[in-house]
Amino acid sequence: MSPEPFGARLRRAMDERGPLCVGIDPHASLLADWGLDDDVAGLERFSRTVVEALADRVAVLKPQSAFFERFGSRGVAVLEKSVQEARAAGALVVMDAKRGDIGSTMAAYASAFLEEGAPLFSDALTVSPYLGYGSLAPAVALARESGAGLFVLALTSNPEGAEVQHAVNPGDGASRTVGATVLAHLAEENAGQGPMGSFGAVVGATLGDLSSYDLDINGPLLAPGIGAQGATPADLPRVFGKAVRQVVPNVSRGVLRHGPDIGALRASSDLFAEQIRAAVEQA
Ligand SMILES: O=C(O)c1cc(=O)[nH]c(=O)n1[C@@H]1O[C@H](COP(=O)(O)O)[C@@H](O)[C@H]1O
Repeated sequence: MSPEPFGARLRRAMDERGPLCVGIDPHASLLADWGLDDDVAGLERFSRTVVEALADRVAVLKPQSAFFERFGSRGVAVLEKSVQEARAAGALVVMDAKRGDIGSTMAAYASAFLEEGAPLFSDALTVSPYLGYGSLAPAVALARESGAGLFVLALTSNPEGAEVQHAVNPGDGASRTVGATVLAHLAEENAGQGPMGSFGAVVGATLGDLSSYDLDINGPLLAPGIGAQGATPADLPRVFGKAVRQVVPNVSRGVLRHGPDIGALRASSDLFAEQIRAAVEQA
């Protein structure tokens, strides 16, 4: 039997648990704030604590690979364990590694994260289309086969993204921006998929009114930027309009700063979840 596609699994998790995604971002400064050493033991304790606090209540956990890679192979081993424990506890795991390369090398990145049985196998992976959307084809193909998903950087939350993503695509007869072209590709990938396709876009919650973009890609919209980067749950309807029901809002430092107390992490995550629910319902 073929595996249930990521989009269907994510839609169910969003409906059951609410759409919040919490990042596992073990910044050196957060390790210090939590009273942990900036070493592999501190990393492991941090990541374990987040998984224990939240994997049974949020739809998605999103480990940021760089913070684990910083410690070399032992850090990556902690990342492997965190992914497995989070999935076992019921969360979907989006690996935030933002991979992107030419097609043949992209295939190897895809098999590292999206091939069932790989040590870092995750429910979905963040990828960069800025070597050309078509360079992601091997990842799209493998995700379809393994029931995994992708989140493709379209309109990122950082101000520097605009010089690339707002540029008008010269090869596109529709004179769309590069970001809009990425969204159009994703809509094609997801065409006909129900209840929701598996190929999501990353669209920052910090970006203000996006009504000039067609966000209706029949897939999830991962929206980082809430909390530390200044966006709030109340901004979501204004930014995403009628696509707000497809949004998976991400909060990392905004929740993590409440650790290491498990109750405080849960309370913060629950509060964001409630504010998000209220904002989406109002839309
Ligand atoms: O792909 C991402 O997750 C991502 C894309 C983007 O446009 N902006 C963005 O902040 N992120 C990630 O989302 C997380 C945001 O963290 P906080 O700012 O602490 O909530 C970090 O792990 C970023 O790498």
